[in-house]
Amino acid sequence: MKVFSQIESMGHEQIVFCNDPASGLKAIIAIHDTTLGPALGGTRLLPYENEEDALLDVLRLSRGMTYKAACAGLSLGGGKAVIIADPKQKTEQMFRSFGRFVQSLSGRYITAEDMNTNVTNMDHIRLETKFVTGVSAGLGGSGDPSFMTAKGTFYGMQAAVRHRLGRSDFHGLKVSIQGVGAVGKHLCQMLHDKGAKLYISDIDDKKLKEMHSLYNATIVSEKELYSLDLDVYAPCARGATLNTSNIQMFKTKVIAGCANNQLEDEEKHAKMLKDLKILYAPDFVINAGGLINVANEITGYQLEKVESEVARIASTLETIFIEADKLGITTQDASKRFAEKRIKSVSNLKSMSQLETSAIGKLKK
Ligand SMILES: NC(=O)C1=CN([C@@H]2O[C@H](COP(=O)(O)OP(=O)(O)OC[C@H]3O[C@@H](n4cnc5c(N)ncnc54)[C@H](O)[C@@H]3O)[C@@H](O)[C@H]2O)C=CC1
Ligand SMILES: O=C(O)CCC(=O)C(=O)O
Repeated sequence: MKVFSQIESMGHEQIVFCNDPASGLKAIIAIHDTTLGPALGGTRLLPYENEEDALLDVLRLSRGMTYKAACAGLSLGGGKAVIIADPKQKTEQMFRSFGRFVQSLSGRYITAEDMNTNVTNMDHIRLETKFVTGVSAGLGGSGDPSFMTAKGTFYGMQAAVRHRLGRSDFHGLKVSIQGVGAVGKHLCQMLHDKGAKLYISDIDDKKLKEMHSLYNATIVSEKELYSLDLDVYAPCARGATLNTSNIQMFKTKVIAGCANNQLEDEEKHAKMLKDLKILYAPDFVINAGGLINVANEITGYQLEKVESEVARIASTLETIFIEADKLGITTQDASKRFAEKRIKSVSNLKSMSQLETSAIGKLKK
């Protein structure tokens, strides 16, 4: 059976197909690895062209979450969910139905926001299950994690610029951003405040105009975005945008953005970037700010603690860049090794009772 061979080759523990004709819900929850703790990852809602695309997306995203939590030092595993729907047609009923499926997993999977899902949607899920984060402050949550994702991405970009360009400031640096949505817009502000010159692309003209008027960002086409002679490129939209057809076009020295699964083919495209001497900040390391934010919601949210954990993304990346240089491997490989080392060291403890020490124990109280 194709699904089993696919999940076996990627190392997943469990896939749940959710179908509820009454609400129109069609969703897939993927739990990749729970060695470090319950699987936490957001729910993405997209009108996928077909079920295979949705499955592949959730499999890749959930595996990324395992690495993300491990690199960020969190006691969490990797999971993610996708809802197959038109964003214009999402309803309370659909999210409440999804919440019931999440509840049926008894805390093995905890959800949050991702593309096209927001705090209101999480609040609807919360009506059916405790295993949801990124809910509104009124319900005891920390709200939208996008700002912290942008902050972590900014710190990570700073580390990459220091490592590759030998600079510790952004003044006059030319940075292009693909996608000025929930995360991208905050990143624009942070970079503009530090004196960077922005070049932006999006499929939403309204968002582009807003960034242009707020931060004097230059609007460019997708093709220009890849080929302009700039310092940094930040992919902040959908995945797989670094691929064979565009990598050769890049003149930037650094690629550092928040999008999940940026490399279409992890090994091949990481190697192409390395050969071109483009420093790539692996997505699951640099974009962990949102995960750190929602993970702290489970254990008792303290802004200061979140800020310091998010700031640590820069030093983690520095360690990874140095290790990659030392071993002559790609930064993608170096960060996977970093994550796998931690997962392996904890896997021997798996037989001990984790319930009281892990996040799931706290949520059950
Ligand atoms: N929101 C968060 O806290 C986190 C987000 N991410 C990832 O970051 C990426 C962006 O997330 P959000 O900002 O939350 O999503 P969003 O949906 O708010 O923003 C994405 C933006 O990209 C634009 N876009 C879509 N296709 C495009 C294309 N082909 N070219 C240019 N622009 C395009 C959209 O119009 C939108 O403005 C996603 O890959 C997401 O999985 C990762 C970690 C946390
Ligand atoms: O930021 C979030 O909403 C939770 C974490 C997540 O799903 C992600 O990092 O992709």
